[in-house]
Amino acid sequence: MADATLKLACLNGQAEIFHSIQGEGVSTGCPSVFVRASLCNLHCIWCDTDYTWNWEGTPWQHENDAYPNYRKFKREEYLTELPVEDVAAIVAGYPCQRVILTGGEPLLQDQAWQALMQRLLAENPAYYFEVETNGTQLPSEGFDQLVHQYNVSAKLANSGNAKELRRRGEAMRFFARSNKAWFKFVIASEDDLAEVEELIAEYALPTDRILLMPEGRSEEALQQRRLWLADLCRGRNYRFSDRLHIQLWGAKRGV
Ligand SMILES: Nc1nc2[nH]cc(C(=O)O)c2c(=O)[nH]1
Ligand code: SF4
Ligand SMILES: [Mg+2]
Repeated sequence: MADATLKLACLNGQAEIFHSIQGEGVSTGCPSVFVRASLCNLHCIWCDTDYTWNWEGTPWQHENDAYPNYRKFKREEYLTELPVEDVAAIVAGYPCQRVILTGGEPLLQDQAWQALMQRLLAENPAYYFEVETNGTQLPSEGFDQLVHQYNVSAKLANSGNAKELRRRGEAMRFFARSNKAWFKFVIASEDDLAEVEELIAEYALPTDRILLMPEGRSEEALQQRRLWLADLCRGRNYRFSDRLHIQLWGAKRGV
């Protein structure tokens, strides 16, 4: 695995690796280093990292198509391939051992992440790895042994993906059984709750590890949804997740 490389999101020639505060899910507030993979097997219409997959020449639709200046992305500008040793050196340069593997869909690069995690753990066994995944990809055994936490954001109909793409039984059954998995659903309207409950029933998801998070790429959009969603969480006994990084820094990359 010595020559493993990671395909990462790229802006102005720099791989998207940054030190911030976890803004979503059960570890919200924890200082964390984020490593953002390029490539995704889904194409959510409200995706806030569309520069990891919405390439020129692809047919995918995005809510941003409504903006006259929105353009699909040039893959060669927005994807960079970096040796795992280089990624490890950048991550190890931050004084922080919580590392979030995100994307895009990080599990499309299972083997290379294993090499990265092994390298970091060899330097410091205190590393703690969280994975932000869309829940469609089955992790390998080797990957699973190295990971501490899965933040599984299974996509609902509101994402605009065909059901056969976004709902993969084998992967969901794996995460449902894993005691490292938390389930974070992106909620756009109250109607989405029926689908969440269908998923909980179908896969026997642990109800004490479910979070509902408002959909929104701006503070204004989040503000419109967080009050009714918080009420709904209280009523049905689910955890609420905000998007703290948007509240703090807005719709910016690298924070
Ligand atoms: N601060 C911060 N928290 C996050 N939690 C999940 C993120 C993601 O994009 O996967 C994210 C992100 O991009 N920034
Ligand atoms: S699964 Fe995540 S990265 Fe992929 S399109 Fe949806 S929101 Fe974006
Ligand atoms: Mg994000």
